[in-house]
Amino acid sequence: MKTSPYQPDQTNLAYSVGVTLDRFIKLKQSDFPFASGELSQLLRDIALAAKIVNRETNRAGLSNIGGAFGQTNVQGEEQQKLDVIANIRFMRALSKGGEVCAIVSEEEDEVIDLQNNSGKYVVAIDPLDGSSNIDVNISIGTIFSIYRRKTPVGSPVTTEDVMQPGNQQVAAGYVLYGSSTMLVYTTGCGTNGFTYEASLGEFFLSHPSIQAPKDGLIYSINEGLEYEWQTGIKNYVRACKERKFQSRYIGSLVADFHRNLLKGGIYLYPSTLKNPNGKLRLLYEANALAFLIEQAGGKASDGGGRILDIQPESLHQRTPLFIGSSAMVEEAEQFINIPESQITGISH
Ligand SMILES: O=P(O)(O)OC[C@H]1O[C@](O)(COP(=O)(O)O)[C@@H](O)[C@@H]1O
Ligand SMILES: [Mg+2]
Ligand SMILES: [Mg+2]
Repeated sequence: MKTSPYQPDQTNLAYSVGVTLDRFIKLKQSDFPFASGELSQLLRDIALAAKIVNRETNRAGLSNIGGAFGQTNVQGEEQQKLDVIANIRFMRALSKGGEVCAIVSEEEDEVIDLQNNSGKYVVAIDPLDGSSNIDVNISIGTIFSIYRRKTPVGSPVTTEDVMQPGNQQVAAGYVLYGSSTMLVYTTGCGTNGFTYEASLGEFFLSHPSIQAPKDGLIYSINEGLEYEWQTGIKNYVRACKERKFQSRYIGSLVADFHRNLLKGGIYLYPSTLKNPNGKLRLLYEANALAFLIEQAGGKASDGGGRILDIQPESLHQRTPLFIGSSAMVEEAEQFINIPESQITGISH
């Protein structure tokens, strides 16, 4: 009897390209014997909010949702209207679902305590990443990290629940609103990518078990800040140029990360005079991408050590970030850690 060519791979149904996100979440839940379905539902809530934000980003140019909102956030950055809209959409989805007890958002000064003591999870979120690219139709994103609370369910949320190192994440991901819209996430069993089919309103598995190439030829850094870099960074970028690596920088972390995840490469945002601790935020940018890249075989460092082992001290703390193909991050770390006294060559 001839087997149907359309029969998905029974041995690994979850990984058959074309599986819907919903079905994938259901199938993967069986990987966690004690799973109660709350994390699965939380991932679905995030996917739903992503669909709504996707619709808003797609028509940003048509409606009056482009441009500045007229307020600054706790980082002192001017909020874009879409930053605020995305924040509201994700806040609603996360609070309605009932699984979340507290939220940390780039657009909120303080922790949002949902007074939902039955909520098991804490979410840290960058509702709209790449804000400087919103009005010019360049890819932007959303980044999220999920932790299980440390204090017992039913008790008030404490700092201990919110200030957890990245190695405590139970899930993390991003949405990329680009030429196509994708959701890429991990629950600690590999990194998988789903592409949104708007006409069907569904995310479909398109990139199962993503593996970041061990090495690459792409480096992503804002070279306009070169004069603010330490010598080790200058020397690393110089070495990339000498080897004719390609310089690619979109200015949206999610988009730069996604390209390098698939093609091989390194994204660098070092400390600068303006941002001595780097620009990117540990809790809702660096930790999520570090979990994803490690689950795909890559690396994420602050120049001195593993991003995921950093103990957070403040909600919006920043960190230098070197992330991507493992061999490239290791090499960048070597350049960064050569004591200035031993460095000869480049000086400006
Ligand atoms: O303009 P710069 O200094 O190169 O910074 C660009 C970086 O800042 C960010 O826009 C910061 O994120 P937000 O847009 O969420 O604030 C990253 O997406 C991007 O990689
Ligand atoms: Mg961001
Ligand atoms: Mg943002």
